[in-house]
Amino acid sequence: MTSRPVTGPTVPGVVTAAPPLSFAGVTRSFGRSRAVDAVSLTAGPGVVGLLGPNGAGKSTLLRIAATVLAPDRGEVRLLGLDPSRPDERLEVRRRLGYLPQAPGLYPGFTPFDLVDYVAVLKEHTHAARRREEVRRVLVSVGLEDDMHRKIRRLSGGTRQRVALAAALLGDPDLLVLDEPATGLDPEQRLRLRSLLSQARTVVMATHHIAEVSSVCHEVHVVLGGRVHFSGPPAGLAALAAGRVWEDDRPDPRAVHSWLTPAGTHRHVGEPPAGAALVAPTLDDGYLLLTAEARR
Ligand SMILES: Nc1ncnc2c1ncn2[C@@H]1O[C@H](COP(=O)(O)OP(=O)(O)OP(=O)(O)O)[C@@H](O)[C@H]1O
Repeated sequence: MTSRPVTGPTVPGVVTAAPPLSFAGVTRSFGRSRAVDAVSLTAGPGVVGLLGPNGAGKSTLLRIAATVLAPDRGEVRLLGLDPSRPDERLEVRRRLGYLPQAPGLYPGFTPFDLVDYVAVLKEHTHAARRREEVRRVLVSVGLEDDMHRKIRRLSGGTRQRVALAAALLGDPDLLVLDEPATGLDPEQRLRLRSLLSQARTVVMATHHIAEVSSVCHEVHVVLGGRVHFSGPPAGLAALAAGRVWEDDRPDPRAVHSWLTPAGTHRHVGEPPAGAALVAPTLDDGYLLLTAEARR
């Protein structure tokens, strides 16, 4: 796959590389509730994950990244463009693919008709090339046998793949995916990982830590509308280094304790003297971070 360079506003003689996504002090409230609070982050080429509990503000951030929602305050740059300007917003939308958390799919359409309709909206005007592209994205998500069945007859995971196919139209420069693995079976999850690895820049919210460790080069942990951690997945796991131990009973001193499938109790927090320390995982780092942020 070829990659197009993303460049920001140019100074004569100087080409400035702008990250495909950049948020600075982005804030968005709904009534009195602040869903996103002064968030600054960037996403370069590759896959960036957003992790966080329900209601943390991940979808709100992604809706801003998809130009569906405008921030109340702060600066957003997408593909080096300013989406608050109508002409630049249109250009961003041409080069962006978005999978919302609850995609609305017309049940009477077939996947082919639905994705073709989205392709028309995205200005794929050449009919034969458009149909070829619609077929390509549907095949890429494994819908070759279901593309002409009515959406109302499809399973939940299959519908999710229809919405994903629509987001992949035109091989976007920026893919914004809100929980793309929802409802996918293990085989389709593997397919998704491979699709993500081939994409240019992906920003995705997920509750699946396994997805983060397998495809993301960077992860942001969002809690209460703020970013509490930004870095590589290994860095999130490393937060729990020396703070994970196992033994044969629950430990009330731990921040979190749970029974593992092996029958031992795993704990994160400040270990007692003589505790049997074990290597931390991404789950341990995430659990420790969220628990400490809530204190
Ligand atoms: N349109 C809206 N109107 C009012 N409140 C909203 C709206 N959208 C989001 N919120 C609120 O903003 C906060 C953040 O919601 P958001 O959907 O961004 O969280 P999330 O991290 O994506 O959660 P989840 O993991 O459950 O999808 C929540 O308190 C939510 O109730």
